[in-house]
Amino acid sequence: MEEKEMEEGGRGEMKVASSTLKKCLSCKCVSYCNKSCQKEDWTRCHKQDCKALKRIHPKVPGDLVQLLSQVIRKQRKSAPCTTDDEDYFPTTVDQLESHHEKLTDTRRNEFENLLFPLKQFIEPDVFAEPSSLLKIFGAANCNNFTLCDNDLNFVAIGIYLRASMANHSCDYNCVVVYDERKLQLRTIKDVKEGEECTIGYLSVMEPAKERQAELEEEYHFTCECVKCVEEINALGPGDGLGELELRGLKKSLEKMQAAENSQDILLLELCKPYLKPMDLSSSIPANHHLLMKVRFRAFGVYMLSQEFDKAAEIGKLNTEPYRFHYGPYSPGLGLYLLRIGKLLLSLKRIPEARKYLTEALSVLEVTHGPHHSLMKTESMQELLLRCRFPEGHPIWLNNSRISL
Ligand SMILES: C[S@@+](CC[C@H](N)C(=O)[O-])C[C@H]1O[C@@H](n2cnc3c(N)ncnc32)[C@H](O)[C@@H]1O
Repeated sequence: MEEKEMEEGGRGEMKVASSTLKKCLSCKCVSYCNKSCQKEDWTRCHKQDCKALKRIHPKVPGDLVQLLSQVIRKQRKSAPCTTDDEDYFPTTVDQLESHHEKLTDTRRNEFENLLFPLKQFIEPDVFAEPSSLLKIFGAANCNNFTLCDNDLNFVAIGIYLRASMANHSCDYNCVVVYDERKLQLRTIKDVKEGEECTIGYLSVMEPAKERQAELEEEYHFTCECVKCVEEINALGPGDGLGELELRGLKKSLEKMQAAENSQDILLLELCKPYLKPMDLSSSIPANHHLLMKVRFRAFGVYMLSQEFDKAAEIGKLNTEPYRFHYGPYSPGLGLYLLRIGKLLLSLKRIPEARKYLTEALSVLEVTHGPHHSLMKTESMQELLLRCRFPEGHPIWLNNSRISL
């Protein structure tokens, strides 16, 4: 597989949402992983955000208000572009697709509700007129990226001008991965010269009709990709869902969501009918996303109640629908295989652990690439070595001997 990548970093407008790390001593609102990260953010945007956060203290503006205010401030400062990329890549957010004239009533209400906090947060001379604000709001809605950490936990929302050019396909050939604040667009399939690079804007495990409805509502287009066409053609009379299976699943999910204590044994009782292998050829793909929600919940319950062997069994089952819907190379699959592999390793189920870790690493080498910080951590280097050599082979890492 030819591997190409596009990196974009340091230029995205971004609002870091939550962190347990060191707080800015002045506003006590924004946290940083280290001093250099804090210093960089100070010149990039926090110098002004900090003043505004102190001014409105104890209120803290939401993610979108902070993101929009950064965009608006930057918009005012941005100089005309002088590079050769000018014709191809947008250089400011107002050049992005915004669909602001087509916003749904819900989105328009959301915009109206943002105006007051936005006005409080932004300096009066910078506050844009409402018409251009609506355009920026529309652009932020259909061009934002959800930044995640190496475990796929939510970190922030951000706008990356170049990556915003990528269109959607449910049968995409590229994925987006983050290395701290840097965004990488990486190919996961062979892409021929001149072929369009596409990404997935949403979870492709959701049924085609639901995906299409969400894409219409949020991005204002009808998805006509092969995956949508094939799935919709495969649906029988009615909506194609197995009614009984679906009713049972939905009921269980509702009860599970209502249960406050996720360790509650009741949850496991509810999950039990769904913890057997899925026959992917005959079970109904349109129900897989519900099944997976139930099973992920069960995995979490077993982990919390320290029933690790049972958690590992469900984890192993869960990798199949991942592959079925996302194909052999997806960041989610790679990270999930890694998690299951590490769990098996801690249970000393060595041959299985090697199998899962080896597959995890081969997926992550494509989705994240060998230069990603995740692949360079000491624990990953150790796993790479362990998988590369036969069982029992002596291995040395940083002057200490390890073996599997
Ligand atoms: C993040 S932008 C992508 C770049 C955009 N095409 C442009 O040239 O600025 C998202 C917008 O692109 C369009 N788009 C993305 N994927 C599409 C697709 N598969 N079919 C039609 N339009 C699509 C929609 O208008 C959507 O709101």
